[in-house]
Amino acid sequence: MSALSPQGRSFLKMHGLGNDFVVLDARSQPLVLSAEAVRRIGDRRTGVGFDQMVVVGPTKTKLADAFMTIWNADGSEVSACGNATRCVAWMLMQESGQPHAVIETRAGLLDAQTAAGGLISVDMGPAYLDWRDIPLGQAVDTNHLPLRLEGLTDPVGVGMGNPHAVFFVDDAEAVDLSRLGPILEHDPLFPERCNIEVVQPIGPDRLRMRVWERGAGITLACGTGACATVVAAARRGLIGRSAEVVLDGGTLSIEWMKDNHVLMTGPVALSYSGTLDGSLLP
Ligand SMILES: N[C@@H](CCC[C@H](N)C(=O)O)C(=O)O
Repeated sequence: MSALSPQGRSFLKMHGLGNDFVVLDARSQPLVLSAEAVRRIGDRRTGVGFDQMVVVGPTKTKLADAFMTIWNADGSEVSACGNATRCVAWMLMQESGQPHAVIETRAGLLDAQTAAGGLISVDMGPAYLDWRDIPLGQAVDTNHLPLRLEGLTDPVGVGMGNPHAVFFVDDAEAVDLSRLGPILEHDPLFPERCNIEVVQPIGPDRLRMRVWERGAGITLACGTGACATVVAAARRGLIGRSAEVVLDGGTLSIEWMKDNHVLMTGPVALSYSGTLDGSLLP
């Protein structure tokens, strides 16, 4: 007899460069999740633990293979997650046996395909290039955002379906991100909060990036953050239109294409599968 309470659900634990996810499949069995249930499953001691949780459901437009709903560990629902998109794309490709997949999100349709070396490439859609594209809490001079905190000044705002503030620094390792990240995330300027990247150019096409993610804190990698970083660095004239972005968990290849879409290429990994007890879900 199983010790699991009824209504348990199977899940995959996956990650992209250490940015980790619980992936649930709701394509044939619908699943309605509360923010509280997301936080419960995300507890690294009493749940499973993740940076983001993803529910794969049926496509709403019939233009994609599946719809992906994304939550941060704090229970907030978000529109975009680059690393999770690669993971879900891989899962769909494993099922279909095809080298491509289309994933629908709140931010739009994302095309994914296999790349050399077992990597997955995703067209993350267009970059929004102006602070005016990111919901701000007060009128600002968009060239000179009034954010100035211990050496972190003059960020570039980039929307990748989610908001990013990219700060260029001389030494990314020296930034006290665990202290400054939450202050910047919750700055009144950002009514929807913000993902915070600190970025140090380390070569003509190489950037070191650390991230404080909205709703998740410091993570080992952020795919949309890496996309935003390359767009921001190109706009500042620090690089061309493509670069390797070196994150705590490894490296992503990013290209800001001529049509303003951003192509992200990187690895995915399946850690394990399991069954969530029903008591975690309501
Ligand atoms: N880890 C992600 C981004 C997840 C969402 C983000 N924290 C937000 O709140 O917008 C990625 O790989 O892009």
